[in-house]
Amino acid sequence: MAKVPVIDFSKQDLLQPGSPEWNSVRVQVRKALEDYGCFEASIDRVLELRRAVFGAVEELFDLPLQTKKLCVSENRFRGYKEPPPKRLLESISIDDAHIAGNIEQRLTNTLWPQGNISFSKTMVSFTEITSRLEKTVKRMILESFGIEKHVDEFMNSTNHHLRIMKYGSPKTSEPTEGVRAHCDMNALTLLYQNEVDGLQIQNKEGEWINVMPSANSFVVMIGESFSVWLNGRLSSPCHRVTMKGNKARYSIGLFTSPKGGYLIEVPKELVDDKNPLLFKPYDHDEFLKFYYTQVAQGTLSVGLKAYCSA
Ligand SMILES: O=C(O)CCC(=O)C(=O)O
Ligand SMILES: [Fe+2]
Repeated sequence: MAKVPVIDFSKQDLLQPGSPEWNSVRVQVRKALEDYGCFEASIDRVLELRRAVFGAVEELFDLPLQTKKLCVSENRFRGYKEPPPKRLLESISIDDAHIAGNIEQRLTNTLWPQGNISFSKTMVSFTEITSRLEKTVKRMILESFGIEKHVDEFMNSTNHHLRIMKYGSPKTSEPTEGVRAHCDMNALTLLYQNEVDGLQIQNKEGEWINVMPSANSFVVMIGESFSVWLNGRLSSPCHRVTMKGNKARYSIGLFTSPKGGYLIEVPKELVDDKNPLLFKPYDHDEFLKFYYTQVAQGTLSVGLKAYCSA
């Protein structure tokens, strides 16, 4: 049975760019992304937070619906999303979760006007570990293509969208759709889940592989906008969530995407005679507007790669 590769980032604090340990992890990251577009990143330090994190997440979803609905955002894709009829997924999300104060201002203060210090502290610590992993992985990917000089620009033009998700238990042993098959359109996705599995990714042979991350592991997936920026060098994996049984699944995703107003342009180092330019420069927010207009009109046919195909 195929299994998504596991890469040990536990020595993350000691991993210094240029060290032999760093280079060895970098080789594993590149290989896993070439083979699967995704991997499991284990970080022991997250274990210290695990109980508190899922305690906080359960506490959040156990709030009355009216309270959760207070979490709104100017961006219609953020804030609280109720599960649509007959569907399992409800979620709550904010932008720029890595910026100090945003978790407290945008989540805690809305949901618990009287305050909830332990919720803020737990989620801030969790987001710190996650965004650190995100930076490490992105730097490794860029280095592996010899384009590390673009690291700062790439990191500075990134939004960190934190989404906390609950899949209600389907109360049946029949596989039930949690999220339908899709590729993430953002740059990089990092997921951390409770003990209820359900994520599946499709490998190059078209087989669905169950992703069953250990308690100390994040699932890291490359998104389509990163693949476009890399001139198609790595591909985003198709994935879905299928649920069965009597337990709720909780997962927390850090989705990094290019900020609006920033032009995604394939670095010229990745274009040569053997690798012609595949994608034109594009603005990710403009693409999303176009994409969701198609969704609203029921005419979805053009995804990111077709949209910016050169
Ligand atoms: O809950 C998960 O593990 C995956 C969710 C997902 O694929 C998404 O939100 O894009
Ligand atoms: Fe996804």
